[in-house]
Amino acid sequence: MIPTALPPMAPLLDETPVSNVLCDPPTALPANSSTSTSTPNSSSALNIASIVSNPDQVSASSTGRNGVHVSNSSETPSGTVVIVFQPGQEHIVHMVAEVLGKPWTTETAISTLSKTDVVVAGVVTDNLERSLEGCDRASVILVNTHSVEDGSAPDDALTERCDYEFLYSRTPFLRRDLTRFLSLILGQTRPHEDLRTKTRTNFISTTFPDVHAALPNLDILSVGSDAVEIRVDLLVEPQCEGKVPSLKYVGQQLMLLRQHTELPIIFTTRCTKENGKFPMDDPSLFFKYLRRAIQWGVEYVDVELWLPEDIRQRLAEVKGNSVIMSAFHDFSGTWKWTSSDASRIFNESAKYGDIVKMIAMVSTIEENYELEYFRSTIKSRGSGPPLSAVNMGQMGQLSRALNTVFSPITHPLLPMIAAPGQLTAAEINEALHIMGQLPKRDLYAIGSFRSTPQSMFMEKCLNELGLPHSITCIDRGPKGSMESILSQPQFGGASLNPPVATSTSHIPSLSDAARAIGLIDTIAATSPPAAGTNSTRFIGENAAWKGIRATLTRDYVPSAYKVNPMPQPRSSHYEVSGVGSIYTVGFKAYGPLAVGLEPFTSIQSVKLVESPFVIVSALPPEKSLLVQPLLRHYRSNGRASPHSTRGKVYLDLTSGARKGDPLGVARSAGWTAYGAEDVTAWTTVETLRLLVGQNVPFDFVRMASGRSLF
Ligand SMILES: O=C1C[C@@](O)(C(=O)O)C[C@@H](O)[C@@H]1O
Repeated sequence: MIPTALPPMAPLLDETPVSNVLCDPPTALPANSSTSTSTPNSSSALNIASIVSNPDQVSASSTGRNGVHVSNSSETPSGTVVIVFQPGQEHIVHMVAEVLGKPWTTETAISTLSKTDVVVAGVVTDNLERSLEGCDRASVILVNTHSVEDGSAPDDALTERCDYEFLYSRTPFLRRDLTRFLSLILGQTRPHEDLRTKTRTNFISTTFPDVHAALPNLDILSVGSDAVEIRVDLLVEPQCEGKVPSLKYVGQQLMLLRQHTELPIIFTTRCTKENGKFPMDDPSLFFKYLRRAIQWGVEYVDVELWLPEDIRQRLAEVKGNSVIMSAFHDFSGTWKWTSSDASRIFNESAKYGDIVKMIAMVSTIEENYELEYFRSTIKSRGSGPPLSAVNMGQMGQLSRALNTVFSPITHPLLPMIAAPGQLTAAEINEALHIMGQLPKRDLYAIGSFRSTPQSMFMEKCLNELGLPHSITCIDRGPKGSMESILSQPQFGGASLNPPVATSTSHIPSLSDAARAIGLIDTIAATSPPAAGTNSTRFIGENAAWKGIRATLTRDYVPSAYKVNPMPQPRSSHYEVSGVGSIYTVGFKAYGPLAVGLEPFTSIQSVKLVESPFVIVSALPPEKSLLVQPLLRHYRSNGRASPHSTRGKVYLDLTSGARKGDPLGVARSAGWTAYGAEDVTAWTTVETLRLLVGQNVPFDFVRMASGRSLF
């Protein structure tokens, strides 16, 4: 995953000026040389531009491995993103522009902006009407921003005029939350696309009256969850007990939750008849809250089926990139999966729902079999939205284990269960194992001694999740030894550290990402073994690219990494955020995926670069400080806002004890800096997902790994 063969560079003191640091090392090559100075393995894993874009869509063309086709789903947003800001809050416009890697302006009437230049335009709240005069509304995305720090709420009427609303407070999480919000509303990340490919998905139904109470345990609570549900109807606003929490309170609670979890959020306003607290006398109340959730950029909104059709239809029309979960609950205990009503309800739900949730209270075990039959009939249709269906009550617990689509789960640390019969992720896995649906598998961490702490951590996760699998850590032996492990009857998958080249592996099947990158770091099962046989099929995967992508897209949206130069600014009101190329230190990429990656090898190569968007260093630990002068060199260009550098993102892939403090230097010089620890933690998240199909949140991995890697 991390380059190991690096061009030698003269050891220099930290304070050495950049002109001395990058004197051509003895074996360094001209920047445009096509000859590689690093191993094939190391370099090809690091096409940051395509990694951020989405290497899932990087596939080998029919012409062979060199004809790699990279399709980019992270389209640069078209149109103008108009940020409506409160007087004195202009910094939020700068931040949006930074996150998007776009130029920005504040003084132009929107209608005069060119239709082709993509910019961020800041408009102060009072000027919105005037700024919009004569403007083609379809070509702008209006975002009302509001700082909640002083306890104020945004002007409702203003938000109604806008497409979205972003609430914020100046915390260390602001930038990250903004990135997540923008990535979703602009369709640059589509969490649901990712989740729908998983064989099983769970969501944790939180039941806190106040999200603050959830924060200390949120990481551990969400182990095994793919999404977090906020039960808005269960929130209790101080001094307003017994009343529907205000939009102001709900907005702040949601902001808080989103700042503390990377998981997608499900926004639920459960009505009184369906075990919730939202009153049913005025359906427009639901519209108001659910519409606002869409404006807040929530990933999933739960829309109850009893709501009048025009409300459900209108929500579907304005859903943007949010996903609608249609919800039907029956608590009567007399409703039947075998009745014609079941199909009718599914069909009605499918009209506007991207996912159909159907839940009934039962009192006999047979009703679970009836549900399974209904599930199979829906599946056999082959098209339409996926069905998430469970039975409530103790007798319904079997169905909670058998449901595979967004199973609601609970956790002992929650104040109460959200519905009768809810199970934890571990209980569901244990039940599946007992029923023979989740056979024990022998997993391996194959490679160097470095994999040991990671495999110990994985073992803890297996225990926490109630999974029956074992994990064994073994050194990579002589040639052929891996094949003998793969042929073990109970072999259930492996993580490989360091990874192996696809050309030398004996794994017949490869994922697109592994093929394009040329490395396998995970061997994952694609199908469970048939009873009594070892017919599991395996696929060579690459988890590291997702680790790199997740790291890099925490503070910048994917399209910010596009290597294409930005359009030139048209007036002096613009500041260019300077999206530029990606530069490497300590290694040189080569091969079909190296497009857009340039190495810094000499002082000449530094002189040619005005604003590197990303610098990736993979210097060996004892030389890690050599990058520091370079990071200082690209500090501020004098024109940018105080926190801006001429370079934006610094990724330090040096593993082990670094000499100097390149990350500290980078941060104090204004870079957004990430270390190998971040990439490793995200890669572990992805590895667990590939090996055991379960989600362990990043923050949990980082927390468990402490300061060291694990
Ligand atoms: O719809 C559901 C499912 C649920 O009712 C359950 O039965 O687990 C729990 C609710 O919080 C959630 O919104």
